[in-house]
Amino acid sequence: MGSLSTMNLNHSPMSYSGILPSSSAKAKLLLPGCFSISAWMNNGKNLNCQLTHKKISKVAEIRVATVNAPPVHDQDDSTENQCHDAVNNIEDPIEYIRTLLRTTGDGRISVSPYDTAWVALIKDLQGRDAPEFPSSLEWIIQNQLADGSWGDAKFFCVYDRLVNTIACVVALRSWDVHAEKVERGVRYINENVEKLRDGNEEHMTCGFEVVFPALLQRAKSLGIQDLPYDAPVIQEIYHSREQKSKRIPLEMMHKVPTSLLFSLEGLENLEWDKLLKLQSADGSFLTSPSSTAFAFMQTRDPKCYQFIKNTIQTFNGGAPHTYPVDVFGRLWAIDRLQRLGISRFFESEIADCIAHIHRFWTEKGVFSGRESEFCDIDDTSMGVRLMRMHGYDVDPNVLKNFKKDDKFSCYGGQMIESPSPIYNLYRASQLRFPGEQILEDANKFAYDFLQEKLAHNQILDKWVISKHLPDEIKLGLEMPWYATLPRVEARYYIQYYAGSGDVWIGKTLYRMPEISNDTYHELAKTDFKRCQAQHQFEWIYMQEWYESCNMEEFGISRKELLVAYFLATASIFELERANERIAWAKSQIISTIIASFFNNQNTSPEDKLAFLTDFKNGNSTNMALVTLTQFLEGFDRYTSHQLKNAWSVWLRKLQQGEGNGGADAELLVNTLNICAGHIAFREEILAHNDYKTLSNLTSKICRQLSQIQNEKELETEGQKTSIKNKELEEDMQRLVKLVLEKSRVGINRDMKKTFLAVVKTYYYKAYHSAQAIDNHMFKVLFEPVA
Ligand SMILES: CC(C)=CCC/C(C)=C/CC/C(C)=C/CC/C(C)=C/COP(=O)(O)OP(=O)(O)O
Repeated sequence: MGSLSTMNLNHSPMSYSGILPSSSAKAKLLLPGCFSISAWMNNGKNLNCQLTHKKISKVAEIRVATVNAPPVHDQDDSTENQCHDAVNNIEDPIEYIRTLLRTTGDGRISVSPYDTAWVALIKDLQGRDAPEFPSSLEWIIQNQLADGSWGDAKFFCVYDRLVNTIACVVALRSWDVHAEKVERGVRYINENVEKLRDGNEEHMTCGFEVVFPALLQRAKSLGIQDLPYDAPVIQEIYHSREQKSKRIPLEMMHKVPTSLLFSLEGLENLEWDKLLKLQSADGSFLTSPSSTAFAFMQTRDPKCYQFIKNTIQTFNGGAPHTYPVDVFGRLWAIDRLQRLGISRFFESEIADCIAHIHRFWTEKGVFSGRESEFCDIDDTSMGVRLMRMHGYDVDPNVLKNFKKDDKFSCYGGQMIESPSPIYNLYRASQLRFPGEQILEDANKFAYDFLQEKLAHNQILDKWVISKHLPDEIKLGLEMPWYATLPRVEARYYIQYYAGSGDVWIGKTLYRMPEISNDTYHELAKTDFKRCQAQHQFEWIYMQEWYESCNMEEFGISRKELLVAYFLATASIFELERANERIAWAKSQIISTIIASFFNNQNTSPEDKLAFLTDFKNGNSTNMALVTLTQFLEGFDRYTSHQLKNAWSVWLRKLQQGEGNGGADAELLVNTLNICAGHIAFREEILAHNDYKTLSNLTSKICRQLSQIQNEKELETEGQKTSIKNKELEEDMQRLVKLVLEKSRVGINRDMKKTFLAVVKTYYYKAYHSAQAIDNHMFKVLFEPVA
């Protein structure tokens, strides 16, 4: 796909700047203070621009200078990943992100001073009194913060600072170097240890209660004076450590992979012959450099050594808290790019990332690093959802591994169940195919769990510090996947995504450039603004069309037009797809007008027959027919011919009393597939069995949804936000399965996706309150993106 930056405004008959004020200026102009529907419905009414459908298409071809700003790479933090420089000098954001994804390898992650310190403790293998990995010691020496601590420079978390600092102090003291750095580190610990009392328990770094006391013991045995060995707050940590050992007894941890493999350096009485059987294929203990460094000191195992050596070579002496992060990095990168509405620029990179996940998928699920026997619900749920979304055959029963009785858990023996993994489980549960009980159970559990967390304001997360995570979860619960339209999702997610502001929690705080990246955010904002400007421009055109066709006389309000245009745009938003978007909105309106003519008690059977005959013969006697004919004439001859056939089929159904609710959805799907060129010279596809199955199912679902919507509109409150209809639910599952499963010969994926896109708009209308829809319309079409 060409970069958006290939702009050629000079060749265009009109430019944004000539016709439209910037989207933000205009929104301000029309929406002083608060928004009002009538204000934006009249948006552009006084602008004297006679635009035609063709001109609109022309404008859509223009690649607007979306992305001129250089990407935002904030690389000067000492703990940032210092090894991946493939992307550092790339100016174009799309190119930057493509390269980032193509060169992900084992995943980008920041360095952990704590893990680096453990590596620095390893003694020279030849027996000299020196570190085996001097570059790790050097890394520590170079990366002390101004206040004497080690840790994340931009975000203060007491657990992170204390655990990093004690480890670095111990490492420096072990080699008797940089006494003044040791002294400043010790002072820092003393001055800050009491802050543990105010630390959020949820943000406690992994295994803190196990590894911090162990390091204090080491410090003591090295003769470091003046550490708060006996402070009451430290005694409390010893207490939590005991609790943990009760949850995962030593006997169990020696037998099966548990989360304690991540913190071996904090444990005593270990039986290494047993533990070595739980070592990962890459030589690590649960991808943890510190745990593996400790294991090496105890066992001299060559595979441990190789893992450590490879890791610090990659990070120039440093070690991250976990490595590799190839699964985690890829899955979350795809998720972010999709939700930000920019995944279309990276389709082939995303396909490669998904293929990578598929390659390492196991019947136990996956972990953040490949080939781990220990798996977690977070990575596994994200994998189930994204692989399914991309047509892979994935069995959701893998989630049974995380279920005990009625409860799901991120992994066995966990202390606190945190919202974000369960939210990912919830998201996966919504892509359910018929009969998948596990996803029904997951959906119920996750929904209740998250509601409960929100209700009690317990939304701090154990794995990530992300300002808008509660908003994200709240929105996710309010807006099920069936009722989520792509542009609505992107508009909210752009608001919630924090870019590099998200801080991840592991054994120490860490950063993930493939997931939390300001360039993603900048590209998403610029792209959204450009699309929005184009949409506003098209909205002006739609209103011109409304007036020139005297829509008001047909009983169509401007608001109805806006809703139709919004539903189209929220589903098909790309600049270059203006044709499909406008065809969607227009055909919705025209079919409503014609249906109301056919359903009018005053319309006789003869009138209906005459309408059909006139349509067939190209006589435009009826005004509605004139509008339809004009619409069809707006396309090239071949497309127009195909569209005419599709409309004939629908008109016949209408004449037979079957044209409402469901059949108009079928007409819409056919119209879109024809306009997108999916049917070009392959008209037999419309008669293909699979296409017919999808069409019939779509009609049935949309008929039911239209009924639900009508009932909702009749309610005085009109606030209903749930759809409880078992048959409809099952039909939706069947449709999702037919659409998402890999295509058989004949029907391509894009064509199938049109069915789902249309059905989702019917679901959306039936599900959301009028007020919510107004709100979304404003956000998608008119609210400036900050
Ligand atoms: C949510 C999980 C486990 C994976 C998703 C991807 C992430 C965020 C990974 C980063 C953290 C990581 C590699 C954790 C693995 C080891 C682990 C499960 C540690 C458990 O930490 P504890 O502090 O022992 O937690 P509990 O005491 O609550 O069990």
